[in-house]
This record gives sequence, C-alpha cells and structure tokens, in this order.
Amino acid sequence: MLSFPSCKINIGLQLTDRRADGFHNLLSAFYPVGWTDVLEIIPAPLTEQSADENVDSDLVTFTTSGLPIPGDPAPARNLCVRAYHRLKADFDLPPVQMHLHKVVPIGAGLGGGSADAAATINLLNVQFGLGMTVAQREDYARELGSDCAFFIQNKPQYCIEKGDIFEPIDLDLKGLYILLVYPNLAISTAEAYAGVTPRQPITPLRTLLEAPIEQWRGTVHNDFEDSLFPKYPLLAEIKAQLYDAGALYASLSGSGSTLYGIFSAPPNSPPPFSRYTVWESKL
Ligand SMILES: C[C@](O)(CO)[C@H](O)COP(=O)(O)OP(=O)(O)OC[C@H]1O[C@@H](n2ccc(N)nc2=O)[C@H](O)[C@@H]1O
Ligand SMILES: Nc1ncnc2c1ncn2[C@@H]1O[C@H](COP(=O)(O)OP(=O)(O)OP(=O)(O)O)[C@@H](O)[C@H]1O
Repeated sequence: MLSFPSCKINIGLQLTDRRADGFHNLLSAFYPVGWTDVLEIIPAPLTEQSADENVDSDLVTFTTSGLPIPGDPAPARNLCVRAYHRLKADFDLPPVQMHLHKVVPIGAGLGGGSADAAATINLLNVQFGLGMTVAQREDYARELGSDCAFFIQNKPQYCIEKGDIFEPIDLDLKGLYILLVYPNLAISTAEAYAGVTPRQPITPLRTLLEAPIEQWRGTVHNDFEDSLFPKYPLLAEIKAQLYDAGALYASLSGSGSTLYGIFSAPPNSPPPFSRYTVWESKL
C-alpha cells in the first residue's frame, strides 16, 4: 500500500514553561501542508528461512530514495522502521518491505520525519487489519516523537503540552496560498530549544488566532524566532522578504529553518527565493 506523508507548519508557537522531564510545554496551531514524501509498505515475499516460525527473520527490508537522510543512516533507526517494531511488539505483524521516497526537507521545522512515522502506523493498521482507534494510533505515535501524533489525523489542531495533546480549533485557511522557503540551513530541534527562555504568554495563542489573519502580524509569534534570528539573520531577512512579496502573514515554522508566507493570491515564487528550496500551493 502507498501513503503520502505530508508536513506541517506551526501558526504561532508559545513556549510557556520547562517540564520536569526536560521537555517544554507549548501552545501552537499545527496546520497540515500538502508537500509530501511517498511511503510504500508491502508484505515481504516469504523465503524458506522466514517461513520457519522459529527463525527471527529480518522483519523489515527498508530502502529509501530522494533526499538523503542525515544522522544515523542505519535503517533500524529510521522512524518508519521504529514505528513498525513498536507495533510488532503488540501485534502479529508479518515481515514487510518498506520504501520511503524522501521529498520534504529534513530537520526543517516541517515535521517530515514525524509524518513518516505516523503514516507507517496508519498504513500498517489498515494493511493488516489491526483495528486500532485514532486514540490508540496517536498514543503509539507519541512514543516516537512530540510531532508524530498530530499526523495520525493530519488536520488543523491547537496543540498543547509537548505539542502532542490536541484541542479543536476553528482555523480554516482554504482558498489562501502558502509559500514555504527552506534556506537549506540545518537547525537541530534540541539546539533551537536550548536557546529559548520559556514564559507564560500575556495573551494565549488561541485568543490571538480568533482575529482575522490580516491582524496576526506582530501578535501571532513563534518564540523560536527570538533565539534563532540573532544567530541566523538570514531567517529574519527571508521573513521580511515574504512580507515585501505581499504575504498576509509570515513566520518561522517549528524550530526552523523553514519560513512560510500565507498569501491571498498565488505568490509565484518571487525572485529573492530562487536560490532556496521553495514549495507553494493553494491551501
Ligand atoms: C519544534 C516542534 O517541531 C514544534 O512542532 C516540536 O516541538 C519538536 O518535535 P520533535 O521534532 O518531534 O521533537 P522530539 O524528537 O520529540 O524531541 C527532540 C528534542 O526537542 C526538545 N523538545 C521537543 C519537544 C518539546 N515539546 N520540548 C522539547 O524540549 C527536547 O530536547 C527533545 O529531546
Ligand atoms: N523518515 C525520516 N525522515 C526524516 N528524518 C528521519 C526519518 N527517520 C529518522 N530521521 C532522523 O530524524 C532527524 C530529523 O528529525 P526531526 O524531527 O528533527 O525532523 P523533521 O521531523 O523532519 O522536522 P522537524 O524539524 O519539524 O522536527 C534526522 O536527522 C534523521 O536522522
């Protein structure tokens, strides 16, 4: 079976306090965006060896194409394979072949890897009739990363605590246009968090988002900008260029380095961004 794991942007991101477990509580609206990887999972052909139930055959044959995945290249460390093995611990899953075609920039504030993990859980659930509810799939996803659970339902959510607990929000950007600009700058999530000082917001993000999008500039804020823009002035420059290009609202997404602009008409990838990785579509 095939799946197209999408990515997300963060609309506002308030880091409110540091938790006892070393993570941070946050308030953020997660919004899905249609830039996707491609994930295929098929049952592995039975070999004589694996047909013998006493042989712990290699359960996952994992291959990738497209963007190289940095960090630990061992397939066993890929979030898709880790998702399979987490479910294998609780369900009778057969050996599978997985292929991941990587398109979404990695470590870019877009949750691409997290989306792949969630897509694996959803695919295995359907393909092998595991019968898991949405809540059960979200719980498995939470074990794989703070961004993963969002991608199980993959719809706009108001995210609280680690970013993995959801409240409904009426946030509809349909008909507008989004331009994502990835400046090919790798910023680790841990590095981004290390540079921020959490604080309780004067006005909770949910209240700020009740205003029309034309009023979000200057109020709906991603707190990571405070720590990353001084270190990487290019990010502030791109955000300003998005406004110069006519964006209704522009911001850093997640822990970066992707910036995005939301427009009332197709932005048509204006010149300042031609040297970067860009993606645009109607929402
Ligand atoms: C920045 C965001 O992308 C916003 O959507 C997420 O908070 C990050 O989610 P993620 O990449 O899935 O992060 P994880 O893989 O769970 O954690 C990576 C590291 O980020 C930090 N981290 C992550 C989430 C969170 N709420 N507080 C944190 O302090 C921790 O140092 C953690 O060790
Ligand atoms: N399927 C995958 N896709 C991307 N990264 C993966 C994947 N599986 C494991 N990883 C590892 O996770 C790291 C990226 O995870 P990370 O969560 O930082 O990025 P992301 O989910 O793509 O975006 P974000 O910056 O929003 O978190 C990479 O350095 C890579 O080593």
